[in-house]
Amino acid sequence: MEAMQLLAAVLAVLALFLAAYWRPRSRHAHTTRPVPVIIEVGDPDVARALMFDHADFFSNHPDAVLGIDFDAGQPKTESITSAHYGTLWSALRRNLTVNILHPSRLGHHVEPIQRDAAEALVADLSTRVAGAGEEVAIRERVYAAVFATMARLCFGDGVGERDVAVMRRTLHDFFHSNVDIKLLARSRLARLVRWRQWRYIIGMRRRLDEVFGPVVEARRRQSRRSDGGGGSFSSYLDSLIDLRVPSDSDDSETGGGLGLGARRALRDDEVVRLVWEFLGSSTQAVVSCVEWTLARLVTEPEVQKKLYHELIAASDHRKGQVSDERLQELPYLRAVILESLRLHPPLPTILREVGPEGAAAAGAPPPPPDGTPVRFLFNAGQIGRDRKTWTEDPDEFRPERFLAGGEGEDVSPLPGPKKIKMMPFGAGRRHCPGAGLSMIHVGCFVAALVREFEWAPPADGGGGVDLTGTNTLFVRMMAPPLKARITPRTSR
Ligand code: HEM
Repeated sequence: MEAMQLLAAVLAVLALFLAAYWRPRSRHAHTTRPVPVIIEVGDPDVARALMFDHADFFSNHPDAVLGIDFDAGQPKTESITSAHYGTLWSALRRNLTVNILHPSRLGHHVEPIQRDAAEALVADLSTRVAGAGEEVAIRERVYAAVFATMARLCFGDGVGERDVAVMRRTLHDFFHSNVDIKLLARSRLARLVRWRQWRYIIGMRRRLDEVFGPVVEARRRQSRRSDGGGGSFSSYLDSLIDLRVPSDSDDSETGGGLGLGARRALRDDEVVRLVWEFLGSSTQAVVSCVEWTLARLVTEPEVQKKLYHELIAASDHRKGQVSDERLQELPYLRAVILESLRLHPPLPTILREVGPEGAAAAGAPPPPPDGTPVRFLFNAGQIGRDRKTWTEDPDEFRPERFLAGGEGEDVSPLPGPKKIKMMPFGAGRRHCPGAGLSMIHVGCFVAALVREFEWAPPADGGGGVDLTGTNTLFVRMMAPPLKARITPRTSR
């Protein structure tokens, strides 16, 4: 009898496993592809040649950006990141860069929003530090401040604080979910063994639709306000609703062509995807960069002092604002951010998927003829520390290298076609369109935090900070989040 019960229990467990396995498998059968061949590139000269000289082949991210088909069983949606180089990608990217990220728009609209967020962050920290040397964890607070800024750009004033908080938490849970996505992408067996993780990640698409869908629907229904909350400011969501993209988006062969054929509006599910791509890509990496930068300032008090003096000397009636032109007037702040990005690129690996022709152009052996994808993995972390390029202690945090006369004097956040010395924002046609905004964002928050507080190592860190990193879904973060002791600066 006991044997029968045991057998029944085993069969029940097996049935549960199979149910979990077969359901996703039948909906996602098309997700199983040959395991890609990965070719790593850590040499900046090779990276330059591939990204620029062979740009026609090196212009696509992998088909499934996460390594799995996130849309499985639902209508296919593209984001800027996932779309193939072609007319749809071009229309989506142009909309973002022209309507939201163009320097003229950033100057007028983003500065006041950023200043409000930075002031709120400083006020929040000030209320928490009663005296000198209080220990604070900074990541979540910076995340809330950056998210608030990007949510305003995304929705105008049309979404309340509570909804913004739900969006922030949902995206946070997604990006920091403890899911081994690479393992799940590898095989069905992995998805069977980790079936809970698999269901979580597939369920996430539904959750994102639930959180962002109603906002998009509501805005579509609403007769759009001409004023999104800041003069002539039009939000990213408004721009997506107005956008018309090529009807036939299967245009990967036509490169960045003109796409002069029939046009259509984006569906709601497409807008939802683009909205959460915007909020995700524009916040996680910025938070990572602010945190790494502060960590380095904690461990390098001389650098912090020098930065503080530059900020104080430049303080005037615009003291809360860091614009593009202002960053040029604050060369040390710019150098500190570049040095942080060189050593700790938030996206340390950048992928390109190429066909057999691309592999041949790169001098790689031909892939097997069964459709095995070939991926080039550009190691931005290694490129930023390349010893041929960075001859002066490449592993040391030394912002001076970016000042006049230094070996990084001519380096800008985005490399041009002649030379790559670092590529924290990628390179070539798919480089990050948010590089300019990111420099301003990081500059604004770091400047406010250093101007208002002195930063010192935590009491239990033995005078140091653990600089180990860890990979989240997309971004590399400090593994133990930064904790530091802060003291309000009273001597100004
Ligand atoms: C410190 C902050 C940031 C870092 C380090 C960063 C880094 C990157 C990198 C490495 C890529 C891939 C580039 C390539 O494949 O060559 C990328 C792509 C992208 N980033 Fe950023 N990013 C940051 C902030 C932002 C911001 C503020 C936005 C604003 C919306 C943004 C939007 C995007 C988009 C849409 C893409 C896809 C571009 C395409 O495929 O054409 N990022 N980013």
